[in-house]
Amino acid sequence: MGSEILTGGMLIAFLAYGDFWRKMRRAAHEGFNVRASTSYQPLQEKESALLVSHMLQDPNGWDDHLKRSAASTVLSAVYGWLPIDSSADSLVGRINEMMHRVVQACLPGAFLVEIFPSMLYLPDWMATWKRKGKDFFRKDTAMFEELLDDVRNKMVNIQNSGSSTPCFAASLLEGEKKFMLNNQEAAWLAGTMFGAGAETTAAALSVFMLAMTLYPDVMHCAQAQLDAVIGRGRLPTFDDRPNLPYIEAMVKEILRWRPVGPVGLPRRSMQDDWYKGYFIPKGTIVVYNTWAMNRDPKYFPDYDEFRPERYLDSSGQLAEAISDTHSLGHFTYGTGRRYLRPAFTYIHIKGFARICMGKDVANQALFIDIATLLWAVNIEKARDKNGEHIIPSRTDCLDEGLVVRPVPFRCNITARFIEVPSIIAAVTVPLARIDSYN
Ligand code: HEM
Repeated sequence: MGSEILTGGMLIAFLAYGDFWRKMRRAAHEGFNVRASTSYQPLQEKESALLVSHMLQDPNGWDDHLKRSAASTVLSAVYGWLPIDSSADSLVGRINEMMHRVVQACLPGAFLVEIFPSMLYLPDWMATWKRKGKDFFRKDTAMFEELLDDVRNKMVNIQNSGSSTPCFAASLLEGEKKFMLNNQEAAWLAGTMFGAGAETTAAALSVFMLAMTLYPDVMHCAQAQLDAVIGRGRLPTFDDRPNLPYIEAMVKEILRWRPVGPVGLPRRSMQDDWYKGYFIPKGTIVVYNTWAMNRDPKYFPDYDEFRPERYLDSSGQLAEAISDTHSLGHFTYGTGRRYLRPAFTYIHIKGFARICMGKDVANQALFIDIATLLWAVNIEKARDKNGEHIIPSRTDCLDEGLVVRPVPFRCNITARFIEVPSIIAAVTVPLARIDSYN
């Protein structure tokens, strides 16, 4: 239902290995590989300042600000949009709804067709679920195609005016021949990048807020490094990244400590296999346990503590990551094929696992948002009416389908020094209200 009907075989994460997946992956890689991701850094810097500005104006709405900021950054990277002014933007809502619909459809027991695949061939008039699913696919396709057309029209105007807005959708259109994707495929790929990137990044940032509230010493360590490297006269930038290993370690620890996807995407084995005496017949659905792998005591002693230092060497620099983690030091972006090769007897089970295509742009967003927030504000436990600290739960979480995030909690957010508001105001342009997509 999720892969073939609701998304018409167009959602890259659901595609089986094969030529079509490779075509999609190649096009996505071109726009989001580690080098291409650097072109989104200027907009990520601007968005991080805007995030601080919103946090200072309305500290109680911090969770909404995180959602707006993450959605806005991914929309700009994918479609070249100007910042959106609310996480309730109608387009964001519609794409998120689409993702939730698909995730719900994939839950075991949601649709009988998963148990009886031959139901897929029932004629539409006999299967309401199929008709409705196809209708959603038509509407979502129209939405994504309209977004792509919008970029196409802008590109024509840009050719006339001589200015340019780099974005993933524009690179897809420019590379139409090279990528060999038709209009519908390109439209779905761009739309999926937004769907896969916005809520995941916002959820990881809410884990950061929880960690700062529970671990003030970590926050002070990060702020000491920010003060030493940047001082108090300007905001952090990506040029500071090599000199801020503690912030880099925090990004890793946030993703390891509370993975926003505690289990990975279910995958199907491509051939019979054996693993540690267990027989895995071809076609078995296998789900990798990110939560457990990120808490393997062999690699992560005191795994339940939030301790960025575990990623640093004795001189405070980033230590070499444990092997088989794509230099990440955790499995929250997926395992990739490499990790599972040594674990399985035969590599033909490689159809099993993949890795996130947006990990570099997501790591960049987390880095700059965390650096800018901690440079500018303190995040502390709120107090109740008796002046006692309110301690948020370490474990309560909300399962939102695509992501699992901490339950909403109160915290105090205050500027660290008097000049913060004026420095932020100098770099944040007033929000350009864009027309919402209807
Ligand atoms: C903190 C943020 C993020 C997390 C934790 C995350 C996590 C993941 C995970 C676990 C997968 C599944 C890997 C597998 O198949 O086993 C995945 C796939 C994917 N992610 Fe992300 N992601 C994040 C941000 C992003 C962003 C910002 C984008 C794009 C702009 C993105 C695009 C994708 C795509 C396209 C796939 C499908 C890859 C494929 O099937 O080949 N993700 N991500």
